[in-house]
Amino acid sequence: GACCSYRLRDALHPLWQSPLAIPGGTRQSPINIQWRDSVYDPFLKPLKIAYDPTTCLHIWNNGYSFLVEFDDSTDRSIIVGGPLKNQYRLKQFHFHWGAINDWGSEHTVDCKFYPAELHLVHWNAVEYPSFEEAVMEGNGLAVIGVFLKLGARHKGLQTLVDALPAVRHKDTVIEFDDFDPSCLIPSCPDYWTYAGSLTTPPLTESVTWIIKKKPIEVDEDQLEAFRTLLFTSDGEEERRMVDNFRPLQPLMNRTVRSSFR
Ligand SMILES: Cc1ccnc(S(N)(=O)=O)n1
Ligand SMILES: [Zn+2]
Repeated sequence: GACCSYRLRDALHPLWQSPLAIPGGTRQSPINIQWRDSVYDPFLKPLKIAYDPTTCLHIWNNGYSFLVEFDDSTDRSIIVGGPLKNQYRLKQFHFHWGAINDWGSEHTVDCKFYPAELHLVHWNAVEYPSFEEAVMEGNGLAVIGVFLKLGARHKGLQTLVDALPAVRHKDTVIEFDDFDPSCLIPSCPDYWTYAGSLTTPPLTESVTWIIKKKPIEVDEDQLEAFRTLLFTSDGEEERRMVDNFRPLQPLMNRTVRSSFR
């Protein structure tokens, strides 16, 4: 494969006790995005993002990552356009990161890892009655991926970082409101898009991935704050929450499209 072994690593990977191969897994994520193999699609529209900060509910540590969840009972925080035929509702966002800055992202670009990757998870509330049902459908979910690179301090991210000590252990939660996650999305409109899957269980092949070409910059202290979280619950032997990314999966019969030349 382009830059690493595939399923064997996945099956043996401590974090994803997934079956050796996902039954009929033909569109698994993450993947390496080989820039020169991506195909410019002039029919791709700009992605429209309209989030209402008052839909923000809480932050919690679910034992895989920390996630910020939103009230998705109405269409107040949505995305539309891009490769999408419908509008999709924001459900939550979370991150994946490494123990050190040399790796941590789930997707790679020309086999380059970033130190972390943000996922904003949305579901197709036009066609499906709930997130749980949308998770099972090929066009059920749309996830925006944003790469994080080491650089200047990110003011919007700092609000999140300041709340992390309160969710250090698995299954801890704190109220978190009035946060607009669009401050975490680069203003550059360029993205890649491909048909893929969730990268943590249930690994269902229901995701239209929209990967932003431009990373956001965060500083060392902010990345280190992610690494102070724990996979373990209070009272258990501490295991630092790091390297919570899935190994790369084979592209198989897929084309990655770009919204830019
Ligand atoms: C909501 C959810 C579940 C599992 N995996 C993901 S991910 N990492 O593909 O965004 N999201
Ligand atoms: Zn994710």
